[in-house]
Amino acid sequence: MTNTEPDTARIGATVLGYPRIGPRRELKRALERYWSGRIDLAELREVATGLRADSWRELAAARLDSVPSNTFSYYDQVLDAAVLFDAIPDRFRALGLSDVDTYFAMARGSGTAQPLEMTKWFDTNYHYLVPELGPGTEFRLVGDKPVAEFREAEALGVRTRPVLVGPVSFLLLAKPDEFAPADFRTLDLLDGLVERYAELLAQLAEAGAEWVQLDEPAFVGDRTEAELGALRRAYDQLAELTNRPKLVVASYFGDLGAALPVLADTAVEAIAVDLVSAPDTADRIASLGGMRAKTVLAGVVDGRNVWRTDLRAALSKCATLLGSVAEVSVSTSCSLLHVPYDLDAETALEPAVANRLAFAKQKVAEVALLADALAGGQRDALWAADNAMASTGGATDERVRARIAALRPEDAKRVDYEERAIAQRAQLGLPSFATTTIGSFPQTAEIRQARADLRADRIDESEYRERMRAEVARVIRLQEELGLDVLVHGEPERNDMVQYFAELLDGFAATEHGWVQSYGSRCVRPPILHGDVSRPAAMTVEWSGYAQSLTTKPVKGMLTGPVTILAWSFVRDDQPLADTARQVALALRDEVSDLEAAGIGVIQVDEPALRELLPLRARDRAEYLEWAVESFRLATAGAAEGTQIHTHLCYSEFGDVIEAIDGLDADVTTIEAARSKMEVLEDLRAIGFRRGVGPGVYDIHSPLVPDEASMAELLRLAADAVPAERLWANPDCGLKTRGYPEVEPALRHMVGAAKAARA
Ligand SMILES: CN1c2c(nc(N)[nH]c2=O)NC[C@@H]1CNc1ccc(C(=O)N[C@@H](CCC(=O)N[C@@H](CCC(=O)N[C@@H](CCC(=O)O)C(=O)O)C(=O)O)C(=O)O)cc1
Ligand SMILES: N[C@@H](CCS)C(=O)O
Ligand SMILES: [Zn+2]
Repeated sequence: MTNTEPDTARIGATVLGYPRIGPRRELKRALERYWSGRIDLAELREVATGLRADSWRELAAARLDSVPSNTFSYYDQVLDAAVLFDAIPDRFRALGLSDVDTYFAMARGSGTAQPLEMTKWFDTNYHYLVPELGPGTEFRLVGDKPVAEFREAEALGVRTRPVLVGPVSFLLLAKPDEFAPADFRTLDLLDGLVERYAELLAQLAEAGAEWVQLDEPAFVGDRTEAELGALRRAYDQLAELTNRPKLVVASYFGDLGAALPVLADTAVEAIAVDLVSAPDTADRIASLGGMRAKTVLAGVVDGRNVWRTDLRAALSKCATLLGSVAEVSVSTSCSLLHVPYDLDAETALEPAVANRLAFAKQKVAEVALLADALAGGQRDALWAADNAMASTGGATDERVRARIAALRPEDAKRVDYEERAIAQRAQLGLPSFATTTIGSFPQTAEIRQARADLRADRIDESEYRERMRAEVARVIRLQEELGLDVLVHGEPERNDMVQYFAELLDGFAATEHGWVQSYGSRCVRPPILHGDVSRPAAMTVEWSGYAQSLTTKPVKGMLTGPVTILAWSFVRDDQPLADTARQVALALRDEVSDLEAAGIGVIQVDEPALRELLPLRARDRAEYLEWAVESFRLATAGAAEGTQIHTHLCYSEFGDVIEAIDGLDADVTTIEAARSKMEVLEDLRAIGFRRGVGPGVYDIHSPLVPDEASMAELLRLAADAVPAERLWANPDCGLKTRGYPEVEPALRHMVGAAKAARA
């Protein structure tokens, strides 16, 4: 990682990682074809090899002096590390599958072998697979993926820097397996794992690798002394090896805190720091003697948002490091996995918005430009690029600003729950263990095809709406036949629960090709929130109103909450998130009011990402939770007391935010619980939660159809923690990723289980 020789420090240019799903989601399509038996392994491998080659060539051509490798994955980089070191639970070995199919079985499940748990990658919308480890886990270096990919790049003439999850973060991201004793800690396995990393480093050195990057993002969160000690021990041991490449320890998504001096005192050659989320780290580095002989990968280009970099500010940040370290390598704040490939592929963005954006390819160019300028080279090009930015801020809408300025505390407050509960009982008359679903029904091939046909002008808007109405009618009939108590319209018209709203709100832009991997082959196209947000017209009333016209049972209106809309969008960074959240909340508040006017008496506002945005450090959490809760309440508190407000949470463990969930003041909270056997109820009981609760009894992430008895048992467990009249029976989450052959019997069993529980 070195090129020009300036006065004080050497200068380099790199990125911490690159997208891998393919500029046109080629890997997604190949994976899904392989899984369904439509292509064989050789064809899948060919797609993967092509994507890797394209990325390496592109990065080398962009004048990065260090190009990462092993950032490709067929599914997930944490799963890759588990398989590389043979941490394969017995239930997958017992399947007797080939290596690659064992890998996919761990990711997706096979037969009765449940897949590894999937959870959020820090505070992003990417999901990783959680390795399962126990005292009996014996790590062995059984794979050669990092070495093979290094050699593959060498053959193309690109010298790369293999990237792996570091040993300490790997263990901290893993969980004890089901057989582990209560006092087992995954970190107990550190020494054995470090020995295997040492073997791998020797192999990579042998293959010619000069640098290896080990990612330790777990250290941007609060860590105990023991965990910091483990970090010290691991890197002292690895640095001591004689036969190894130079080591970069990479951090991202926050500041290293107490881990920075620990790493500075080890003999690793380089540390990557995120100067976007933790700009003060540059000054801390200057004060640490241990950094003088090291390379710093200065993460000044935001790797997880889509705004162009303020190049002058980034250059000056890098310049502050020049006197204090041996080499400054200009870099991204994190892997570019979290942004789309290429802004140039977008043809429909307004120039005023497009001019402010940079996707992965453009960010690589920014890194190279900054490195040149830092080395005393082409500053003219840098200033020109900086001046070309059309504006630095989002468009303002004075009406939105005035409305926010006029808000009063009472706008976020409803009358007491007890009063509301009486009004709602009178209005809805629901039984205990009332049955409902979370909103979406299966997004069938026909639904997606209709949307694709509309985009391609094969059908017009009215034909599309007709097809969606027919689907709503079908879903209503099905729910009536199943005997559910509170119905939904099924969300067929939504491409995605955030994108759908973004496309209807002012202040957002949608991309055509801006896909980002969410997990495995699943992608999302996060909208771009670029200006003040407002609602030009009602967004959901037509669909919910139509559904309600077909039945005498209550139909639940369905909205996505402000925090989740922010979490799953690329959000303007020129004002505090709290201010943007308030704007989104007001748009939703108007939608709630329009739904009520259309006769909808139950309205769900989903906040599955409430936990995801929780800051990684405890010191920042109270402030976040305050605005997160306030924005939800602002969205919902305009509702009449007889209107039952539901919220839904999933994709996380909610223990850390249980009081905030209480603070949302929703009348009913449906929450993921089936896989954790209702653990969340204990948390709710501990804080004296007194409103309605629907702990999920049907794990929709599994293709298995739960039987009536198992769901009745979960409801019985729930009734130990919450009085039956406040309990609901519902699935863990929406049904959009499932098929009708599973959903119909599962819901039938769920309704049966609720009836049994009532009896
Ligand atoms: C609840 N989850 C969500 C998260 N983030 C979101 N923004 N949205 C979420 O729902 N984060 C946490 C979890 C993550 N879970 C998932 C689950 C499933 C998916 C998923 O299935 N993604 C789809 C894309 C969905 C979509 O946008 N569909 C559009 C476009 C469909 C499409 O690809 N069309 C083709 C042409 C038609 C065809 O051949 O099917 C095309 O454009 O080329 C739509 O329905 O209109 C996926 O395919 O990966 C994501 C996250
Ligand atoms: N209403 C949404 C929530 C998913 S978290 C759905 O049912 O898909
Ligand atoms: Zn959900």
